Amino acid sequence: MTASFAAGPSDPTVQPVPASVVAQVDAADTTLHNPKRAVISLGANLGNRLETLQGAIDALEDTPGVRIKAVSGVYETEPWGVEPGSQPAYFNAVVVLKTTLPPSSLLERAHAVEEAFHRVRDERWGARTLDVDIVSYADVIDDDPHLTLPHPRAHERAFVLAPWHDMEPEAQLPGRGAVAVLLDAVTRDGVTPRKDLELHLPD
Ligand SMILES: Nc1ncnc2c1ncn2[C@@H]1O[C@H](COP(=O)(O)OP(=O)(O)OP(=O)(O)O)[C@@H](O)[C@H]1O
Ligand SMILES: Nc1nc2c(c(=O)[nH]1)N=C(CO)CN2
Repeated sequence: MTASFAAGPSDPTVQPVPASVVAQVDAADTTLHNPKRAVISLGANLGNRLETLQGAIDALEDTPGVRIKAVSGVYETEPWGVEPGSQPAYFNAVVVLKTTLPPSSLLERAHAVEEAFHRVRDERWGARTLDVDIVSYADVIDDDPHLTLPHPRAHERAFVLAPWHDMEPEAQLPGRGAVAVLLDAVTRDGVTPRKDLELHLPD
């Protein structure tokens, strides 16, 4: 017995796929075959800061659709945006990854990783076990407050620019220019490389 599963082009039971759905599927397919590059900033100033940063890198790598490509050195940094001496020093690092996730899903994953490390959200710029920010995603520029790209304060933060520059001296922050020039402007004050410490790419 031969069964036919293929609907002919004029089969009246087959509904046409709306153009908007075709566009969405095409866009997802393009991303899947063309992973995007994103730069992520990691910070911690409570608990075991180094272990937490490494744990965050490993958790990001464990995300389907995410591959970590490069990890910066570790920097000990003065808390930015708060009264001097009011918080412990941070450890900061930057990672470059390739991802097939759209920006909104990458942000969701960043928040899940923060929560896994017991990040508490109370006051703005409060001390935290872990902060995971999306510094940039491909060349996207978007002022949506839920996910602003590039990160709205990355260009004025030496704790982001110094690790990124030392890992990728030619790096560019979309819409803002060369990271080297931005770093010259903010200076490396309060940002100390911890050459005795190391983060590594996940195994
Ligand atoms: N590029 C981005 N990366 C991460 N979060 C972002 C970004 N753009 C906007 N947000 C939004 O900012 C909100 C607050 O983020 P978060 O609690 O990490 O702020 P913060 O670390 O205290 O301060 P800052 O935003 O200055 O780094 C997030 O819930 C998120 O929706
Ligand atoms: N040094 C330093 N200061 C900060 C940091 C950080 O990661 N490092 N994160 C903040 C909120 O994102 C606020 N201030």
